[in-house]
Amino acid sequence: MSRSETLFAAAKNHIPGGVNSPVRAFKGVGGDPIFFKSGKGAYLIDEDDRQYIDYVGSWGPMILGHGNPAIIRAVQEAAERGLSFGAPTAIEVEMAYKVCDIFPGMDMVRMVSSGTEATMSAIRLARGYTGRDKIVKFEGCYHGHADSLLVKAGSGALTLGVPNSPGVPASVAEHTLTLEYNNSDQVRELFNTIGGEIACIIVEPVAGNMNCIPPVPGFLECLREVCDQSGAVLILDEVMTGFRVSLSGAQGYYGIEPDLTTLGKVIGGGMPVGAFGGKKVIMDCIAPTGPVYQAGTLSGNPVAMAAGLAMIDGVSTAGFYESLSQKAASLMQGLQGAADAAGIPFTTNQVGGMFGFFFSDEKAINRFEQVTRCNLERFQKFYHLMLDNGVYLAPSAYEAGFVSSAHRDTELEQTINIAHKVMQQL
Ligand SMILES: Cc1ncc(COP(=O)(O)O)c(C=O)c1O
Ligand SMILES: N[C@H](C=O)CCC(=O)O
Repeated sequence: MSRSETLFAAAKNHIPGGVNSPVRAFKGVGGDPIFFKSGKGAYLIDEDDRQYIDYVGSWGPMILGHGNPAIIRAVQEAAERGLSFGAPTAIEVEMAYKVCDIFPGMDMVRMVSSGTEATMSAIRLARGYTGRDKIVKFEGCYHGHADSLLVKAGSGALTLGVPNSPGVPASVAEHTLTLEYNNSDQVRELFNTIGGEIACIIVEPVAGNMNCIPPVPGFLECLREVCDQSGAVLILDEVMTGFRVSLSGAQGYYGIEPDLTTLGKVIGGGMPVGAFGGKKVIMDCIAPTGPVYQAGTLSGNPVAMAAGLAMIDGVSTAGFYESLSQKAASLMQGLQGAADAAGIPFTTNQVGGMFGFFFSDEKAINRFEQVTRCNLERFQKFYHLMLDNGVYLAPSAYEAGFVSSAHRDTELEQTINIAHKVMQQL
Protein backbone atom coordinates (compact mmCIF):
# COMPACT_ATOMS: atom_id res chain seq x y z
CA MET A 1 0.00 0.00 0.00
CA SER A 2 1.16 3.56 -0.67
CA ARG A 3 1.53 5.89 2.29
CA SER A 4 -1.51 7.89 1.10
CA GLU A 5 -3.59 4.69 1.10
CA THR A 6 -2.32 3.72 4.55
CA LEU A 7 -3.05 7.19 5.93
CA PHE A 8 -6.52 7.23 4.36
CA ALA A 9 -7.35 3.84 5.89
CA ALA A 10 -6.19 5.10 9.31
CA ALA A 11 -7.99 8.42 8.92
CA LYS A 12 -11.31 6.69 8.30
CA ASN A 13 -11.15 5.14 11.78
CA HIS A 14 -11.36 8.46 13.56
CA ILE A 15 -12.27 11.15 11.01
CA PRO A 16 -15.68 10.89 9.27
CA GLY A 17 -14.96 9.70 5.73
CA GLY A 18 -11.25 10.15 6.48
CA VAL A 19 -11.35 13.87 5.67
CA ASN A 20 -12.02 17.14 7.45
CA SER A 21 -13.93 18.63 4.53
CA PRO A 22 -16.03 16.38 2.24
CA VAL A 23 -14.89 17.57 -1.19
CA ARG A 24 -11.37 16.33 -0.41
CA ALA A 25 -12.57 12.72 -0.27
CA PHE A 26 -12.40 12.15 -4.08
CA LYS A 27 -16.08 11.09 -4.17
CA GLY A 28 -16.46 13.28 -7.26
CA VAL A 29 -13.78 11.39 -9.19
CA GLY A 30 -13.59 7.99 -7.51
CA GLY A 31 -10.52 6.45 -5.90
CA ASP A 32 -8.72 7.57 -2.77
CA PRO A 33 -7.51 11.07 -1.92
CA ILE A 34 -3.81 11.93 -2.01
CA PHE A 35 -2.23 12.95 1.30
CA PHE A 36 0.25 15.81 0.97
CA LYS A 37 3.21 16.63 3.15
CA SER A 38 4.61 19.81 1.60
CA GLY A 39 4.24 22.43 -1.09
CA LYS A 40 6.65 24.78 -2.82
CA GLY A 41 5.74 27.31 -5.49
CA ALA A 42 3.41 25.69 -8.02
CA TYR A 43 4.09 22.19 -6.68
CA LEU A 44 2.70 19.83 -4.05
CA ILE A 45 4.61 16.81 -2.75
CA ASP A 46 2.60 13.84 -1.55
CA GLU A 47 3.38 11.43 1.28
CA ASP A 48 4.89 9.02 -1.27
CA ASP A 49 7.28 11.72 -2.53
CA ARG A 50 5.43 12.23 -5.82
CA GLN A 51 5.36 15.77 -7.15
CA TYR A 52 2.29 17.44 -8.71
CA ILE A 53 1.64 20.75 -10.45
CA ASP A 54 -1.12 22.13 -8.25
CA TYR A 55 -4.22 23.88 -9.64
CA VAL A 56 -6.23 23.72 -6.40
CA GLY A 57 -4.08 26.10 -4.37
CA SER A 58 -5.81 25.08 -1.12
CA TRP A 59 -9.09 25.99 -2.89
CA GLY A 60 -7.89 29.51 -3.68
CA PRO A 61 -5.74 31.01 -0.92
CA MET A 62 -2.31 30.10 -2.31
CA ILE A 63 -2.33 32.77 -5.00
CA LEU A 64 1.41 33.40 -4.55
CA GLY A 65 2.15 29.67 -4.64
CA HIS A 66 3.10 27.44 -1.74
CA GLY A 67 5.67 28.41 0.88
CA ASN A 68 5.97 32.05 -0.15
CA PRO A 69 8.97 33.32 1.88
CA ALA A 70 7.42 36.71 2.78
CA ILE A 71 4.31 35.07 4.21
CA ILE A 72 6.25 32.43 6.11
CA ARG A 73 8.47 35.15 7.60
CA ALA A 74 5.46 37.28 8.60
CA VAL A 75 3.84 34.28 10.31
CA GLN A 76 7.04 33.32 12.14
CA GLU A 77 7.57 36.86 13.41
CA ALA A 78 3.95 37.25 14.52
CA ALA A 79 4.03 33.87 16.29
CA GLU A 80 7.11 34.96 18.24
CA ARG A 81 5.14 37.94 19.57
CA GLY A 82 2.17 35.83 20.65
CA LEU A 83 -0.32 33.40 19.15
CA SER A 84 -3.53 34.97 20.40
CA PHE A 85 -4.58 37.57 22.96
CA GLY A 86 -8.38 37.64 22.74
CA ALA A 87 -8.04 41.41 22.95
CA PRO A 88 -7.56 44.18 20.36
CA THR A 89 -4.24 44.41 18.49
CA ALA A 90 -2.70 47.01 16.19
CA ILE A 91 -2.45 44.55 13.31
CA GLU A 92 -6.27 44.24 13.15
CA VAL A 93 -6.51 47.99 12.66
CA GLU A 94 -3.90 47.79 9.93
CA MET A 95 -5.87 45.03 8.22
CA ALA A 96 -9.17 46.96 8.48
CA TYR A 97 -7.63 50.09 6.91
CA LYS A 98 -6.03 48.03 4.16
CA VAL A 99 -9.24 46.16 3.25
CA CYS A 100 -11.45 49.27 3.36
CA ASP A 101 -8.94 51.02 1.16
CA ILE A 102 -8.95 48.24 -1.43
CA PHE A 103 -12.76 47.82 -1.55
CA PRO A 104 -14.14 51.32 -2.24
CA GLY A 105 -17.71 50.70 -0.96
CA MET A 106 -16.50 49.18 2.30
CA ASP A 107 -16.59 51.60 5.24
CA MET A 108 -16.14 49.00 7.96
CA VAL A 109 -15.03 45.39 8.19
CA ARG A 110 -15.19 42.66 10.83
CA MET A 111 -12.69 39.80 10.76
CA VAL A 112 -13.78 36.20 11.37
CA SER A 113 -12.12 32.80 11.00
CA SER A 114 -13.73 31.28 7.88
CA GLY A 115 -15.77 32.08 4.81
CA THR A 116 -18.74 30.30 6.37
CA GLU A 117 -18.64 32.59 9.38
CA ALA A 118 -18.42 35.61 7.08
CA THR A 119 -21.50 34.70 5.01
CA MET A 120 -23.52 33.47 8.00
CA SER A 121 -22.82 36.73 9.83
CA ALA A 122 -23.57 38.86 6.77
CA ILE A 123 -26.95 37.15 6.35
CA ARG A 124 -27.83 37.72 10.00
CA LEU A 125 -26.76 41.33 9.70
CA ALA A 126 -28.87 41.85 6.56
CA ARG A 127 -31.87 40.35 8.34
CA GLY A 128 -31.29 42.45 11.44
CA TYR A 129 -30.84 45.62 9.41
CA THR A 130 -33.92 45.16 7.22
CA GLY A 131 -36.16 43.41 9.75
CA ARG A 132 -37.00 40.87 7.00
CA ASP A 133 -36.47 37.09 6.99
CA LYS A 134 -36.37 35.96 3.37
CA ILE A 135 -33.06 35.66 1.56
CA VAL A 136 -32.30 34.97 -2.11
CA LYS A 137 -29.48 32.75 -3.34
CA PHE A 138 -28.75 31.01 -6.63
CA GLU A 139 -28.78 27.29 -7.39
CA GLY A 140 -25.25 25.86 -7.50
CA CYS A 141 -23.71 28.76 -5.57
CA TYR A 142 -22.02 27.76 -2.33
CA HIS A 143 -21.63 30.18 0.53
CA GLY A 144 -20.32 27.89 3.26
CA HIS A 145 -22.31 25.54 5.44
CA ALA A 146 -24.58 27.76 7.55
CA ASP A 147 -28.10 26.28 7.74
CA SER A 148 -29.90 28.88 5.66
CA LEU A 149 -27.31 28.60 2.88
CA LEU A 150 -27.32 24.81 2.45
CA VAL A 151 -30.25 25.01 0.07
CA LYS A 152 -29.57 23.98 -3.54
CA ALA A 153 -25.91 24.52 -2.66
CA GLY A 154 -22.86 23.88 -4.86
CA SER A 155 -19.36 22.60 -4.09
CA GLY A 156 -19.08 19.43 -1.99
CA ALA A 157 -22.82 19.47 -1.26
CA LEU A 158 -23.51 19.22 -4.99
CA THR A 159 -20.68 16.76 -5.61
CA LEU A 160 -22.06 14.43 -2.93
CA GLY A 161 -25.64 14.84 -4.17
CA VAL A 162 -26.92 16.59 -1.03
CA PRO A 163 -27.53 20.19 -2.17
CA ASN A 164 -30.27 20.40 0.49
CA SER A 165 -28.64 19.02 3.60
CA PRO A 166 -30.56 16.93 6.12
CA GLY A 167 -30.35 18.64 9.51
CA VAL A 168 -31.51 21.98 8.18
CA PRO A 169 -35.01 22.53 9.63
CA ALA A 170 -37.71 23.13 6.99
CA SER A 171 -38.68 26.20 8.99
CA VAL A 172 -35.20 27.64 8.29
CA ALA A 173 -34.89 26.51 4.65
CA GLU A 174 -38.29 27.95 3.75
CA HIS A 175 -36.87 31.47 4.10
CA THR A 176 -34.19 30.76 1.47
CA LEU A 177 -35.52 31.43 -2.02
CA THR A 178 -33.39 29.93 -4.77
CA LEU A 179 -33.24 31.25 -8.32
CA GLU A 180 -31.29 30.32 -11.45
CA TYR A 181 -27.84 31.92 -11.71
CA ASN A 182 -27.60 34.41 -14.59
CA ASN A 183 -31.40 34.55 -15.02
CA SER A 184 -32.34 38.23 -14.53
CA ASP A 185 -35.96 37.64 -15.59
CA GLN A 186 -36.49 35.30 -12.63
CA VAL A 187 -34.93 37.86 -10.28
CA ARG A 188 -37.16 40.68 -11.52
CA GLU A 189 -40.26 38.50 -11.38
CA LEU A 190 -39.61 37.54 -7.75
CA PHE A 191 -38.82 41.10 -6.67
CA ASN A 192 -41.91 42.44 -8.47
CA THR A 193 -43.99 40.07 -6.36
CA ILE A 194 -42.39 40.04 -2.91
CA GLY A 195 -39.40 42.39 -3.10
CA GLY A 196 -40.48 44.16 0.10
CA GLU A 197 -40.14 40.91 2.11
CA ILE A 198 -36.57 40.12 1.03
CA ALA A 199 -33.69 40.89 3.39
CA CYS A 200 -30.86 40.24 0.95
CA ILE A 201 -29.50 38.67 -2.17
CA ILE A 202 -26.30 36.71 -1.67
CA VAL A 203 -24.39 35.79 -4.81
CA GLU A 204 -21.02 34.56 -5.98
CA PRO A 205 -20.20 37.34 -8.47
CA VAL A 206 -18.27 34.74 -10.46
CA ALA A 207 -19.65 31.33 -9.49
CA GLY A 208 -16.84 28.96 -8.57
CA ASN A 209 -18.68 26.20 -6.78
CA MET A 210 -20.53 24.74 -9.78
CA ASN A 211 -17.35 24.72 -11.84
CA CYS A 212 -16.57 28.28 -13.01
CA ILE A 213 -19.45 30.39 -14.35
CA PRO A 214 -18.93 34.11 -14.98
CA PRO A 215 -21.92 36.44 -14.70
CA VAL A 216 -23.57 37.25 -18.04
CA PRO A 217 -23.61 40.98 -18.88
CA GLY A 218 -26.42 42.70 -16.99
CA PHE A 219 -26.92 40.02 -14.31
CA LEU A 220 -25.02 41.68 -11.46
CA GLU A 221 -26.42 45.07 -12.53
CA CYS A 222 -29.93 43.61 -12.27
CA LEU A 223 -29.22 42.40 -8.71
CA ARG A 224 -28.01 45.90 -7.77
CA GLU A 225 -31.10 47.46 -9.30
CA VAL A 226 -33.71 45.24 -7.58
CA CYS A 227 -31.94 45.66 -4.23
CA ASP A 228 -31.96 49.45 -4.65
CA GLN A 229 -35.67 49.39 -5.50
CA SER A 230 -36.74 47.02 -2.71
CA GLY A 231 -34.40 48.02 0.10
CA ALA A 232 -32.86 44.52 0.16
CA VAL A 233 -29.15 44.25 0.95
CA LEU A 234 -26.87 43.11 -1.89
CA ILE A 235 -24.18 40.76 -0.55
CA LEU A 236 -21.39 39.88 -2.95
CA ASP A 237 -19.80 36.72 -1.62
CA GLU A 238 -16.20 37.31 -2.63
CA VAL A 239 -14.73 34.57 -0.46
CA MET A 240 -13.37 33.02 -3.66
CA THR A 241 -13.19 36.01 -6.03
CA GLY A 242 -11.81 38.60 -3.58
CA PHE A 243 -8.12 39.32 -4.33
CA ARG A 244 -8.47 36.60 -6.99
CA VAL A 245 -10.09 38.01 -10.14
CA SER A 246 -8.67 41.46 -9.35
CA LEU A 247 -7.26 43.09 -6.23
CA SER A 248 -10.73 44.39 -5.38
CA GLY A 249 -12.36 41.17 -6.46
CA ALA A 250 -15.28 40.81 -8.84
CA GLN A 251 -16.79 44.10 -7.66
CA GLY A 252 -13.71 45.90 -8.96
CA TYR A 253 -13.58 43.75 -12.08
CA TYR A 254 -17.24 44.29 -13.05
CA GLY A 255 -17.78 47.69 -11.42
CA ILE A 256 -20.64 46.69 -9.10
CA GLU A 257 -20.78 48.13 -5.59
CA PRO A 258 -22.46 45.82 -3.08
CA ASP A 259 -23.90 46.80 0.31
CA LEU A 260 -21.95 44.02 2.02
CA THR A 261 -18.97 41.94 0.90
CA THR A 262 -17.78 38.65 2.32
CA LEU A 263 -14.14 37.63 2.05
CA GLY A 264 -12.05 34.55 2.86
CA LYS A 265 -9.29 32.40 1.35
CA VAL A 266 -6.65 34.83 -0.07
CA ILE A 267 -7.21 37.38 2.71
CA GLY A 268 -5.82 34.84 5.20
CA GLY A 269 -2.69 33.96 3.21
CA GLY A 270 -3.39 30.27 3.94
CA MET A 271 -4.45 30.79 7.56
CA PRO A 272 -8.11 30.38 8.67
CA VAL A 273 -9.54 33.85 8.00
CA GLY A 274 -12.77 35.39 6.74
CA ALA A 275 -14.23 38.88 6.82
CA PHE A 276 -17.45 40.72 6.15
CA GLY A 277 -17.81 44.41 5.64
CA GLY A 278 -19.68 47.16 3.87
CA LYS A 279 -21.64 50.32 4.37
CA LYS A 280 -21.36 51.98 7.77
CA VAL A 281 -25.11 52.31 8.20
CA ILE A 282 -25.43 48.50 7.99
CA MET A 283 -22.22 47.57 9.82
CA ASP A 284 -23.26 49.83 12.72
CA CYS A 285 -26.01 47.29 13.49
CA ILE A 286 -23.36 44.74 14.59
CA ALA A 287 -22.59 44.32 18.31
CA PRO A 288 -21.23 46.13 20.26
CA THR A 289 -22.37 49.21 18.27
CA GLY A 290 -25.73 47.67 17.45
CA PRO A 291 -27.89 44.75 18.56
CA VAL A 292 -27.07 42.08 15.92
CA TYR A 293 -24.81 39.67 17.78
CA GLN A 294 -21.63 38.29 16.24
CA ALA A 295 -18.39 37.25 17.96
CA GLY A 296 -15.31 35.01 17.79
CA THR A 297 -12.63 33.94 20.27
CA LEU A 298 -9.93 33.87 17.58
CA SER A 299 -11.35 36.58 15.30
CA GLY A 300 -8.62 38.94 14.08
CA ASN A 301 -5.97 36.50 15.29
CA PRO A 302 -2.57 38.25 15.04
CA VAL A 303 -0.75 35.41 13.26
CA ALA A 304 -3.55 35.09 10.71
CA MET A 305 -3.62 38.88 10.20
CA ALA A 306 0.14 38.88 9.60
CA ALA A 307 -0.21 36.16 6.95
CA GLY A 308 -3.11 38.00 5.31
CA LEU A 309 -1.32 41.34 5.22
CA ALA A 310 1.80 39.77 3.72
CA MET A 311 -0.40 38.11 1.10
CA ILE A 312 -2.16 41.37 0.26
CA ASP A 313 1.24 43.06 -0.11
CA GLY A 314 2.30 40.29 -2.45
CA VAL A 315 -0.71 40.67 -4.76
CA SER A 316 -0.63 44.48 -4.71
CA THR A 317 2.36 44.72 -7.05
CA ALA A 318 1.94 46.39 -10.45
CA GLY A 319 0.80 44.01 -13.19
CA PHE A 320 0.10 41.13 -10.81
CA TYR A 321 -3.46 40.47 -12.01
CA GLU A 322 -2.69 40.99 -15.70
CA SER A 323 0.01 38.36 -15.43
CA LEU A 324 -2.16 35.97 -13.37
CA SER A 325 -5.03 36.29 -15.82
CA GLN A 326 -2.67 35.66 -18.74
CA LYS A 327 -1.48 32.44 -17.10
CA ALA A 328 -5.02 31.15 -16.61
CA ALA A 329 -6.00 32.18 -20.14
CA SER A 330 -3.05 30.42 -21.76
CA LEU A 331 -3.72 27.31 -19.69
CA MET A 332 -7.33 27.28 -20.91
CA GLN A 333 -6.26 27.89 -24.52
CA GLY A 334 -3.81 25.02 -24.19
CA LEU A 335 -6.41 22.61 -22.79
CA GLN A 336 -8.87 23.65 -25.48
CA GLY A 337 -6.21 23.00 -28.12
CA ALA A 338 -5.51 19.56 -26.65
CA ALA A 339 -9.22 18.67 -26.67
CA ASP A 340 -9.70 19.98 -30.21
CA ALA A 341 -6.74 17.97 -31.46
CA ALA A 342 -8.27 14.83 -29.99
CA GLY A 343 -11.78 15.65 -31.27
CA ILE A 344 -13.19 15.85 -27.71
CA PRO A 345 -16.10 18.30 -27.20
CA PHE A 346 -14.77 20.78 -24.65
CA THR A 347 -15.40 24.33 -23.43
CA THR A 348 -13.63 26.58 -20.95
CA ASN A 349 -14.37 29.62 -18.78
CA GLN A 350 -11.85 31.93 -17.13
CA VAL A 351 -11.91 35.15 -15.14
CA GLY A 352 -8.63 36.50 -13.75
CA GLY A 353 -6.83 33.72 -11.90
CA MET A 354 -9.77 31.30 -11.78
CA PHE A 355 -10.86 28.89 -14.48
CA GLY A 356 -13.23 26.06 -15.35
CA PHE A 357 -13.37 23.44 -18.10
CA PHE A 358 -16.31 21.37 -19.28
CA PHE A 359 -16.61 18.19 -21.27
CA SER A 360 -19.52 19.51 -23.25
CA ASP A 361 -20.40 20.30 -26.86
CA GLU A 362 -22.12 23.55 -25.81
CA LYS A 363 -20.05 26.53 -26.88
CA ALA A 364 -20.88 28.83 -23.92
CA ILE A 365 -21.59 27.51 -20.44
CA ASN A 366 -23.29 30.07 -18.20
CA ARG A 367 -26.11 28.17 -16.46
CA PHE A 368 -26.09 25.62 -13.67
CA GLU A 369 -28.22 23.21 -15.65
CA GLN A 370 -25.66 23.14 -18.50
CA VAL A 371 -22.97 22.13 -15.99
CA THR A 372 -25.07 19.18 -14.84
CA ARG A 373 -25.32 17.99 -18.47
CA CYS A 374 -21.54 17.72 -18.94
CA ASN A 375 -19.88 14.35 -19.50
CA LEU A 376 -18.96 13.38 -15.94
CA GLU A 377 -17.48 10.01 -16.89
CA ARG A 378 -15.07 11.68 -19.29
CA PHE A 379 -14.12 14.26 -16.64
CA GLN A 380 -13.34 11.48 -14.17
CA LYS A 381 -11.16 9.62 -16.64
CA PHE A 382 -9.36 12.85 -17.59
CA TYR A 383 -8.90 13.66 -13.91
CA HIS A 384 -7.16 10.41 -13.06
CA LEU A 385 -4.96 10.39 -16.14
CA MET A 386 -3.82 13.96 -15.38
CA LEU A 387 -3.21 12.96 -11.76
CA ASP A 388 -1.18 9.91 -12.82
CA ASN A 389 0.95 12.28 -14.91
CA GLY A 390 1.56 14.67 -12.01
CA VAL A 391 -1.18 17.31 -12.38
CA TYR A 392 -3.39 17.95 -9.34
CA LEU A 393 -6.79 19.39 -10.32
CA ALA A 394 -9.85 19.91 -8.11
CA PRO A 395 -11.32 16.44 -7.55
CA SER A 396 -14.83 17.39 -8.66
CA ALA A 397 -16.46 18.62 -11.87
CA TYR A 398 -18.24 21.26 -9.77
CA GLU A 399 -15.24 23.23 -8.61
CA ALA A 400 -13.27 26.07 -10.19
CA GLY A 401 -9.51 25.77 -10.65
CA PHE A 402 -6.84 28.32 -9.71
CA VAL A 403 -3.45 29.41 -10.94
CA SER A 404 -0.87 31.20 -8.83
CA SER A 405 1.90 33.65 -9.62
CA ALA A 406 4.30 30.74 -9.02
CA HIS A 407 3.01 28.92 -12.13
CA ARG A 408 5.64 29.71 -14.75
CA ASP A 409 5.51 28.99 -18.47
CA THR A 410 7.35 25.74 -17.69
CA GLU A 411 4.53 24.39 -15.51
CA LEU A 412 1.78 25.64 -17.83
CA GLU A 413 3.46 24.13 -20.90
CA GLN A 414 4.09 20.85 -19.11
CA THR A 415 0.41 20.69 -18.10
CA ILE A 416 -0.72 21.37 -21.66
CA ASN A 417 1.65 18.73 -23.06
CA ILE A 418 0.28 16.20 -20.59
CA ALA A 419 -3.28 17.19 -21.52
CA HIS A 420 -2.48 16.57 -25.22
CA LYS A 421 -1.37 13.04 -24.36
CA VAL A 422 -4.31 12.42 -22.00
CA MET A 423 -7.04 13.75 -24.30
CA GLN A 424 -5.96 11.16 -26.91
CA GLN A 425 -6.67 8.45 -24.34
CA LEU A 426 -10.26 9.52 -23.52
C1 LIG B 1 -17.92 31.60 -2.44
C2 LIG B 1 -17.66 30.92 -1.14
N1 LIG B 1 -18.30 31.38 -0.03
C3 LIG B 1 -18.08 30.80 1.16
C4 LIG B 1 -17.25 29.73 1.31
C5 LIG B 1 -17.04 29.13 2.66
O1 LIG B 1 -15.74 29.35 3.10
P1 LIG B 1 -15.04 28.39 4.17
O2 LIG B 1 -14.82 27.07 3.50
O3 LIG B 1 -13.79 29.11 4.52
O4 LIG B 1 -15.97 28.28 5.32
C6 LIG B 1 -16.58 29.22 0.18
C7 LIG B 1 -15.66 28.06 0.24
O5 LIG B 1 -15.73 27.16 0.92
C8 LIG B 1 -16.80 29.83 -1.07
O6 LIG B 1 -16.19 29.39 -2.16
N1 LIG C 1 -15.52 24.81 -3.01
C1 LIG C 1 -15.08 24.85 -1.65
C2 LIG C 1 -14.55 26.21 -1.40
O1 LIG C 1 -14.52 27.06 -2.23
C3 LIG C 1 -14.07 23.82 -1.41
C4 LIG C 1 -13.46 23.85 -0.04
C5 LIG C 1 -14.11 22.88 0.89
O2 LIG C 1 -15.32 22.92 1.08
O3 LIG C 1 -13.38 22.09 1.48
